[in-house]
Amino acid sequence: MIGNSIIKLQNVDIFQQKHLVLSNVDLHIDKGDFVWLIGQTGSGKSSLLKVIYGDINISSGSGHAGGYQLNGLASKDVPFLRRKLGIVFQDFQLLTDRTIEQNLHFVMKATGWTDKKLIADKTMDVLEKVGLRSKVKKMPHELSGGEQQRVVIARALINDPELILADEPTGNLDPDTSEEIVMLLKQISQSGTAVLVATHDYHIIRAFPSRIIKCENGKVLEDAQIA
Ligand SMILES: Nc1ncnc2c1ncn2[C@@H]1O[C@H](COP(=O)(O)OP(=O)(O)OP(=O)(O)O)[C@@H](O)[C@H]1O
Repeated sequence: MIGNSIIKLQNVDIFQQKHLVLSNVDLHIDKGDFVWLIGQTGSGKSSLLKVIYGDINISSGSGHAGGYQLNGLASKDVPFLRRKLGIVFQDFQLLTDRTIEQNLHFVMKATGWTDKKLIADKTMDVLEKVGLRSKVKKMPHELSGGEQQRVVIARALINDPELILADEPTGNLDPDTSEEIVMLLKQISQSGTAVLVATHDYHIIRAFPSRIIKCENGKVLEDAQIA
């Protein structure tokens, strides 16, 4: 971390293959910020997230995320960058044939956790944070959609990330459950983890007003408004 800065992009051009998706991107996200990311389909939201989690390289301007320099980020460093980030994406769901506990242990083992007591304590700690301690032995299909999303958030909290990236975290949820999930993400940001949420759900943005950035016409606009 550089000061309180979790993400700092300056004058970055973002390409998908040879196609320039976003140009001259300036973005600054600090510890504890909660930021909405909006924009039409194809406007570049996923591309911006991919730069932040090291899936797209940048070759112009300068970028930092979670203490890692994004320019020339070596592929061997990408897993370490990702441990500083908690990722809550729709295509990164729970393993359906394992219990909640086993889902969390799977990620811990993959990210270098070995001590059984620490693993057990952290499992209960992250489940406590999302209000699901009692579900530790359940299978994903025994949980509601909102509860499953809470487990995904618990999993994202395992390595005490500096930043949570969430892509359409309420996409499959009813309005009340969506509000509960966003309330949880807001609480997480208030405890110091920055949270960046890409969404098309203007209802939820109205319910939880916060800073909005928008991908539009090849740019990232600050202080955007919703209609
Ligand atoms: N792998 C790829 N190769 C080439 N072009 C791509 C690739 N992925 C995305 N693009 C293009 O980059 C542009 C931005 O796509 P991106 O997925 O970032 O948009 P988005 O705002 O996240 O859209 P959505 O809301 O539908 O998820 C689009 O024109 C898209 O066609």
